[in-house]
Amino acid sequence: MIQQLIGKIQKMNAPIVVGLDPMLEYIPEYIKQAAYEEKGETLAGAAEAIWQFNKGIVDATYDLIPAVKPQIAMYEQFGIEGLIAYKRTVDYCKEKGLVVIGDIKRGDIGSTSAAYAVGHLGKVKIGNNSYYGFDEDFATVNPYLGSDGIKPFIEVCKEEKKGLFILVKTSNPSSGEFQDKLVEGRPLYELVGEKVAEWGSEHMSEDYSYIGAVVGATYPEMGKVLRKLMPKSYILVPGYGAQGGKAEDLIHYFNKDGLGAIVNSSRGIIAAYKAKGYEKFGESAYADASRQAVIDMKEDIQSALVKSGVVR
Ligand SMILES: O=C(O)c1cc(=O)[nH]c(=O)n1[C@@H]1O[C@H](COP(=O)(O)O)[C@@H](O)[C@H]1O
Repeated sequence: MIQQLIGKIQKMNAPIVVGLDPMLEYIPEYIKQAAYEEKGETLAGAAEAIWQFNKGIVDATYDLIPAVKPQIAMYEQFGIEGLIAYKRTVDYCKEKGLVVIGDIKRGDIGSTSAAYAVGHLGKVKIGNNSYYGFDEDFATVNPYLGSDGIKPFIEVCKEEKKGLFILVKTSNPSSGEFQDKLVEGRPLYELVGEKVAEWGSEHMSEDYSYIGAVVGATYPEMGKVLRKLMPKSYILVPGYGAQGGKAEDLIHYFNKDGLGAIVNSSRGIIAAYKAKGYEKFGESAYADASRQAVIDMKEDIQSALVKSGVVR
């Protein structure tokens, strides 16, 4: 799957991911009203609204982007109905040819991680049959529990030809509380990055590993160090746009081959119609505003990469 992701990034010349984090406050009133009329102001009504909203964005952007990243919490808050909307979104994006990164941030003791891995990336066995559960292409994973919490995910990825993005240095303001703590004189995120590089080197697919990392756009100096520590790992970079990450910060996350990083924007794309500069679209053309925001993001990153000499 990492090869498919890289192939799509190259073909579309777009190292970007659209984050499908559909909070109700971003959904146009007319979509919510129609969903509530059909299913009431209920969990099912909310789930219908987020599905319709997502479909609009995917239809308007799928020809420009290699991948999407649905964030499962935004669906889980609506219980089972929300999870059904998550699964509908995953399936629809795959039908449209998009690579789906399930932002599930799981990780537990080995046996529990194995169940998460089976449910999201692999197949569960029931008698003589086996079934895919959510069937995303990649998943985000939390490494706090150590190797035995990660290995079951790697095993399933190996079998299914899927991939992981392991949290190394997150984009949020408090990420340093634990991640930057010095351990034997070195920040913890560097030690985690080295471990990701080690797991990655054991699980290669041509030039890159299918074991990647998450490093936030909001810490570019750390990103620079981590890029060097994990040369074969793809880096998923959240934090561009709504969290303040700038295109010029992102150049550090790429390798000299112009590859190695894929940048996420969620609110900056899906709620573009509410943002400054996109007023002309209005609520009814929210999906066109998202399309324009994808084009703008792509140009912004491309021009920073060209300026810095990473790509020509
Ligand atoms: O794993 C992630 O995707 C992630 C890691 C991280 O360090 N920071 C981070 O913001 N994210 C996710 O990336 C998305 C960022 O959303 P926006 O800030 O709206 O672009 C959310 O889905 C976050 O959960």
